[in-house]
Amino acid sequence: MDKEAFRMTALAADIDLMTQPEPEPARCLDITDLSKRFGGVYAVRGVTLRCMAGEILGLIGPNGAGKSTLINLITGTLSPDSGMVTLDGQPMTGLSAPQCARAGVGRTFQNIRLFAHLTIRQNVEVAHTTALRHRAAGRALHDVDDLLGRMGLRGLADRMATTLPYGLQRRLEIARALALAPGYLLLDEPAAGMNDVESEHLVELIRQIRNDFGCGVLVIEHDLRFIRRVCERVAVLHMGEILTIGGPDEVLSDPRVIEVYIGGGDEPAA
Ligand SMILES: Nc1ncnc2c1ncn2[C@@H]1O[C@H](COP(=O)(O)OP(=O)(O)OP(=O)(O)O)[C@@H](O)[C@H]1O
Repeated sequence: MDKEAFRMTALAADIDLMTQPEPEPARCLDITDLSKRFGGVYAVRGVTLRCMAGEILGLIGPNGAGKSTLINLITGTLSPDSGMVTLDGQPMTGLSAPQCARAGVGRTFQNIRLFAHLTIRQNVEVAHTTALRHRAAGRALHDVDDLLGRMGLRGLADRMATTLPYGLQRRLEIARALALAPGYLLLDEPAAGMNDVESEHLVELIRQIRNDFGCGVLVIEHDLRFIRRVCERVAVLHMGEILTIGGPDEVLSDPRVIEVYIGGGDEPAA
């Protein structure tokens, strides 16, 4: 890590915990019999999964298992061929990606998608302004400074977003997603590219987000040690279908799970 990146990471480690609105009542994300085919191949097939209110749920599976397709179906980036998604009983299926975000399904991206021509603060302000305009009655919003402080980014707020080291860009994406006061937050490979210290901070941060914002968190991640540390339950996707779901120790020592990882040539379970 270069000197500047180190300085920014050190600044970011000093996470600021400001007192802000009371957490919302936690909300439940239900995925029912969801399927999506590309040509003749099912990327996601008959997936039913209840992401319980306020839980930290991991979604794992070897390369090509269907994880990104599933998250894209949940967030309106892709339309399913069949099945449905609801947030607290409210249908999300058929909504566009911006509509899903405004309705309470927040996300970050596997390949970071920040507004490159905006500062760190402006990246969060864009989402915050949208949230103010479309806010559902009673949904409390955290202000921009609070969100930046929580992510350890307040001292860096006027820098251009893409000048941040990779790990902090991932945190900025989380701040932007939180600005929309999500009922459920989907994190797509949040620890990718992070060193051990950064990913340890991220474990704490995700727990803090769940506690303070009252949202459930669905974490897609290849780093199984990270999944074991942060998740309360883990679902395994294999060839587009749910192979198993349960506590992290139980799932990561399941011979079927080890087999699909070894069979796919990926790392075996941590
Ligand atoms: N736009 C697309 N067009 C055609 N096939 C696709 C498309 N997107 C995904 N697929 C296929 O769907 C399957 C699931 O892919 P997906 O990217 O969802 O898996 P993944 O679990 O996210 O993989 P990775 O861990 O490598 O990101 C794969 O066979 C993939 O090739």
